[in-house]
Amino acid sequence: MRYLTAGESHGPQLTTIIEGIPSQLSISTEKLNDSLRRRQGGHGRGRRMQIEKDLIAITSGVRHGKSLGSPICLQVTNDDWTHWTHIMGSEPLEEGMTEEDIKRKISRPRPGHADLVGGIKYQHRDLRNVLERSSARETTVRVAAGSIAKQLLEQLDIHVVGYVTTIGGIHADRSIPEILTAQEIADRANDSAVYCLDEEASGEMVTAIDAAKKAGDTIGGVVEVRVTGLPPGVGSYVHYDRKLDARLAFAMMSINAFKGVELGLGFEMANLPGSQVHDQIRYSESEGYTRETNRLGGTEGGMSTGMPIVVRGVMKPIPTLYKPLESVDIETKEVFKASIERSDACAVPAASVVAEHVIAWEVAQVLLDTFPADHLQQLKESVEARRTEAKEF
Ligand SMILES: Cc1cc2nc3c(=O)[nH]c(=O)nc-3n(C[C@H](O)[C@H](O)[C@H](O)COP(=O)(O)O)c2cc1C
Ligand SMILES: C=C(O[C@@H]1CC(C(=O)O)=C[C@@H](OP(=O)(O)O)[C@H]1O)C(=O)O
Repeated sequence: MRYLTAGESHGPQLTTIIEGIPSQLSISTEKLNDSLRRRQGGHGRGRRMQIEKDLIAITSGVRHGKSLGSPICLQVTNDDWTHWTHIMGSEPLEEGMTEEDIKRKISRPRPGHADLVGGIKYQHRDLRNVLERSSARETTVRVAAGSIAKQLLEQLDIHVVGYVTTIGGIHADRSIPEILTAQEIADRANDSAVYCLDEEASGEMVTAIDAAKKAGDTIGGVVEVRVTGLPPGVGSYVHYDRKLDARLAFAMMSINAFKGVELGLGFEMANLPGSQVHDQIRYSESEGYTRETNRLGGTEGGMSTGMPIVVRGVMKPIPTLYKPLESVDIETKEVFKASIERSDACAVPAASVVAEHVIAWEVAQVLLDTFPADHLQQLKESVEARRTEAKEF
C-alpha cells in the first residue's frame, strides 16, 4: 500500500493517488470530509482557514461506495486559488511580466521554514517555488489518505485517535485517556477548542495561544496518538525497515514542523530503572496475554504487543512570525526583518489530526505488509486468525 501527493498550496488543487487498498471496503465521503474539517480547525489558525472549505472529490477506485482494488484518486480544491491564478498559473510568465509580478518574487527566506535551503537545492531564485510545496497545505490530502486507512482499520476493530497534550509549556493531565474508549476520546477532544482531553488545560492553552499571537510570536506543543485493537505481531523484529516503532517514528517525523517522537514513557525512560519501565506479562483465558502496565507504549522488538500503541510527537513553533527574526535577502544579501501577511500562530491542534491520520496510514500499511489483503474479507479473516493464535499460544 502506498500513496503519492501532488499540489501546491495556492495552486488549483491537491491530489493523492492511493494504491493497495483491499477491494470491498465501504468508503464514506462523510467520514473523509469530517477528517478534513477537523484538520482545518483548532484555536490558533490564521485567515487562510476562513477561505478554504476542504471537501473531498473521489475521482477513481471507488464505485457505488466500495473500493474496487484499483488506485483511489482523491482531490481537494484550493478555494484560495481564484486569488492566485496569475501568480500560480502553469503558463510561462516572461512575456507579459509586469513590475508588479517581479516585485512579487520572494527573495527573503524565513528562518525555520524550507525557503532558503529549498532555493539553494533546486536553484529557485523566487522562493515562492519552494514555499508552495513545503507548506503544510499538503497535509490536507495526507489526512484524506489517512481517513481511508482509518475506515479500513475500523472494519478490523482497530481505532486510531489523536489529541493534544501540551501547548506552549501547558501540559494536560495524561492519565485521562486510560479510562476512555477511542470514540469517547475522539468526542472529548472534538469538544475542546484545542483538541485536548483536559478541560482545564484546554482553557489555559487557548489563553497561551492568544498571548503568543498578541506578542507577534508562535508556540508549539506535543500531540499523542493512540491505536487500540491492533493484534500482536504486527511489524517485525527481523528486518530494520519493518519495525513498527521505526515506522511510527518516520510517520510522525514526516509531518511539517515535527522534531521529536517518543513511545510510551519515551524520553523519561532515561531516568528510570528497568523494573519501572518494562511491563509485566499476564495471561487470562478470556484476554490471552496482556501487560500489567503499558509503559513501553504497545511495542516490543519492533512488533505490536496487543496493548494500545501510544506515540507522541513534538511540533516546533510555527516559523513565520509577526515579530520577525533576522534573515538575509538572497538578491541584495542585506539583513532584513520580514513582514508577513498571514500565518497560523499555533497549529498544534490541527497537527494532532494530521498525526492521527498519518499514524493510521502507517499502521494500515504495516498491517497489510503482514497479512494478505486482496479483499476486505481475506484481511478480516487473517487478522482474526492472528488474534485467536495469540490467545491460544
Ligand atoms: C497543520 C500545520 C499548519 C502549519 N501552518 C504554518 C503556517 O501558517 N506558517 C508557517 O510558517 N508554518 C506553518 N507550518 C509549519 C511549516 O509547514 C514547517 O515548519 C515547514 O514546512 C518547514 O518544515 P520543518 O519545520 O519540518 O523543517 C504548519 C505545519 C502544520 C503541520
Ligand atoms: C493552508 C494551510 O496551512 C498553511 C500552512 C503554511 C505553511 O507554511 O506550512 C502556511 C499558511 O499558508 P498561507 O500562507 O496560504 O496562509 C497556512 O495557512 C492548511 O493547513 O490547509
